[in-house]
Amino acid sequence: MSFFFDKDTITAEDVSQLDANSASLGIPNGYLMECAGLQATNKIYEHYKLNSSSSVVIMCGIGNNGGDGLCIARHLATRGISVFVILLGDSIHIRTQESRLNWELVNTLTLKIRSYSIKNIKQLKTLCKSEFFMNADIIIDALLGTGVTGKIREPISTAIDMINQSNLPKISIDVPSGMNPDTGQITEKSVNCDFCITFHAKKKGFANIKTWVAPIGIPLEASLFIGDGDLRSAIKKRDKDFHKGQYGKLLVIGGSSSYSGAPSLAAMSALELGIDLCICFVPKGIGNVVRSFSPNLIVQEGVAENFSNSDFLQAKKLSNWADAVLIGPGLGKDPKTVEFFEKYILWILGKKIPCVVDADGIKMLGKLFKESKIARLTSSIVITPHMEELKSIVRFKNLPKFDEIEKRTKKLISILEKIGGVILVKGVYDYVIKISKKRSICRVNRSGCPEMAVGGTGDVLAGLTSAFLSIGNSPFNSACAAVYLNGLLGESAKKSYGPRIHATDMIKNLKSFLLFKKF
Ligand SMILES: NC(=O)C1=CN([C@@H]2O[C@H](COP(=O)(O)OP(=O)(O)OC[C@H]3O[C@@H](n4cnc5c(N)ncnc54)[C@H](OP(=O)(O)O)[C@@H]3O)[C@@H](O)[C@H]2O)[C@H](O)CC1
Ligand SMILES: [K+]
Repeated sequence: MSFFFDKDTITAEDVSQLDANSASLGIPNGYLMECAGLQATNKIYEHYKLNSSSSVVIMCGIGNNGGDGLCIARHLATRGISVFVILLGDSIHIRTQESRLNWELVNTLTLKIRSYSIKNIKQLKTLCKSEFFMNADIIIDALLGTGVTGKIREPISTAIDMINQSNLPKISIDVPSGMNPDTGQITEKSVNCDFCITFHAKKKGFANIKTWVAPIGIPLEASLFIGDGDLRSAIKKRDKDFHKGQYGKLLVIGGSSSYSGAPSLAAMSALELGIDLCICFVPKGIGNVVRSFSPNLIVQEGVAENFSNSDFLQAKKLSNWADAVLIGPGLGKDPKTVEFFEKYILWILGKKIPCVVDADGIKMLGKLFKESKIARLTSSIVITPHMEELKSIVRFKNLPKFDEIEKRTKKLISILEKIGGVILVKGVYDYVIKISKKRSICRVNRSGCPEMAVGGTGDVLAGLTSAFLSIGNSPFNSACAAVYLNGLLGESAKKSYGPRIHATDMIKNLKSFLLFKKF
């Protein structure tokens, strides 16, 4: 079945996002492992016509791929099959709770299962010469799955050799151990399996492997609704050797003689998210106001009290410095500013610099579309309209209700196909849509609370979206992570301060909230 949010093939990153999103929905990872183990058992049992006189060897790693192998051991044993489990490493190093539980169970259910945790390669080689190993019917590879990184280390390396050297039929669980599931690359060695039972969806790098895809209970909601998994993967880790500027350089272009708060809120949100540098380019006269909010902001002023074409060169220079740009908060509607916006946006569309257009910028975009000065947005642009702002860009009448997800998505996609780009339509449920000629996609956000319908929360959202862009996330993933986090910050502000919340309360809570979530 194909939905507007699912993918034909998935990466290791997608797998961990889906796991975390399933956990956000209340489905423990152990349930998924149990489904994975049972599905794989059923397939192996039927395919090899096993019976109570069959015997199976399972080689398990200490990650969750190994956990799947241990779970398969239990389910095969339940059917009377003799199982020989070899854990590659010391059991005290088993990585997760669910794998540890399966290891304990395997060691309790001793009627049909014999288990060994190997301490060194010599011990492994001896086990591989044992009668049980030589006389087994099949061998299952549960050494490494989507968690593989770098060169193959011992004792896994020798275990892969042992599997490949045996004449038994070989089944790999989720990924042939040693293969990079995203690229299909084998840097050194990998299990030469007869077939691979892979979970949820085919992995992106699988080309010439005989594969059977097994559903393991990851619900559609984990792909549709934005969750912890999306946020966790968008908050990229800062590399140890990063220097200042490598974790996000953002330019915020906004403000006018009437508005100084909007660009400040956006820039403050971006800084609180942890990016390295943020320059606020604001019109003359409001620079000191913006500076006064935080000494961490870098502020540059334009030539007059509203932006005009005289600011174009400086805007261009700063944009070339930045990893991402946010334009729009508090820009106002001065005719000269509209001219400046037009010149700037046409330039940035051509340059493909990642850019978020919000607030007054969206209305100006609408004007450009109406006057046919812009035909289409590029996929490097995110716009963040609420329903009224959206109407300034495209004409439409009624939309299906916010929770009629399938109908509303189809309608929104049909409306937005004309303009392209990534569109974050704000509402009770937020819809993030990426328009593409091949296949448009949509994700839905349910975080947030009605108390967020106050001035400034949109500026926080725009600041977060552009901050995620500046640290290297795609426009679509940036919009998804930002809208989810923005909603959670609203909820958390409500918990801390009661129902009267301001955008500043959300920003105040940002760092401690992420710390609490262990992000
Ligand atoms: N949603 C799902 O599809 C589910 C899949 N499941 C299974 O879980 C694995 C992924 O589990 P994970 O624990 O993330 O990773 P792995 O088991 O693949 O590998 C992690 C361990 O492997 C060690 N490792 C990593 N690279 C190497 C290497 N090059 N050489 C040797 N050892 C390596 C790593 O060791 P560390 O010392 O670095 O810690 C880890 O111990 C997925 O593939 C599925 O099979 C879940 O069961 C359910 C949900
Ligand atoms: K494997």
